[in-house]
Amino acid sequence: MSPAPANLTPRERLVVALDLPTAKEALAMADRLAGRVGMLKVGLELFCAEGPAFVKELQARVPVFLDLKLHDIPTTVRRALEVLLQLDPRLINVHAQGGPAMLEAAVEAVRAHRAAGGRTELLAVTVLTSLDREALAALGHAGRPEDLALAYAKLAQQAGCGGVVCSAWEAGSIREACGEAFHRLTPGIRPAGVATQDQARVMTPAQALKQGSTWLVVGRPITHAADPAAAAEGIVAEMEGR
Ligand SMILES: O=c1ccn([C@@H]2O[C@H](COP(=O)(O)O)[C@@H](O)[C@H]2O)c(=O)[nH]1
Repeated sequence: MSPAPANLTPRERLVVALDLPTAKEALAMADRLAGRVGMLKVGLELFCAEGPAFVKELQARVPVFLDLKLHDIPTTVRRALEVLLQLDPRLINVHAQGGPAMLEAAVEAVRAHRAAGGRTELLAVTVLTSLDREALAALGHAGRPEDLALAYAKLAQQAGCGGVVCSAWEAGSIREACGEAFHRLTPGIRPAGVATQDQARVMTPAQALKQGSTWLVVGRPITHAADPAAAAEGIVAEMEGR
């Protein structure tokens, strides 16, 4: 049984995005990171390439966040979740943009899974960390990404989700509005001086922790590093204030 998120150590809060093309490369990376990180994230690239069997194999080594960001009509999302929940990942997610009925359908599926002994928690994606104010304006959303993220977080909480995916810039206001127990999982983490790439709303590991992130997602700064284990250790050290 993993500890309650409020009691996690900095290392347990580190989630590494395994955005790699094959199971072979992903398992090799998992071996290099063994014991150094709290969770591994399987996203679209790896899941499309390797499917459910790979998730099962990975989960035998470390807890998995299945980051598929489901977004469809309520029935489709509920039925897809019922299939994916057979893998019993530690975390799974849907898009808050799917709206209240879709979120409620997702919650229903996860509640049934947990009632049957499953451990999965459901997160809702608020505003992708790759979007800035200008990109949101192009999508027809006037205003600040943080206000939209907070609105989606409140919707997700009302529907019964366990937390949200947001940028660390919004973690503090979401914690204040939704409470400590409502998780904030934050991608868009970049150690100082590291390229932001396609991320727009970024924060350093130390700042993100201070802002109230429950879990920090880091991908390329670790997986593309010459020494991924050392890069992960550097991030943990920064979170620990060493
Ligand atoms: O808003 C979001 C939601 C998910 N992600 C995912 O997190 C990782 C970030 O990888 P980096 O290499 O550290 O940029 C990636 O798998 C995304 O799909 C996100 O970035 N933002």
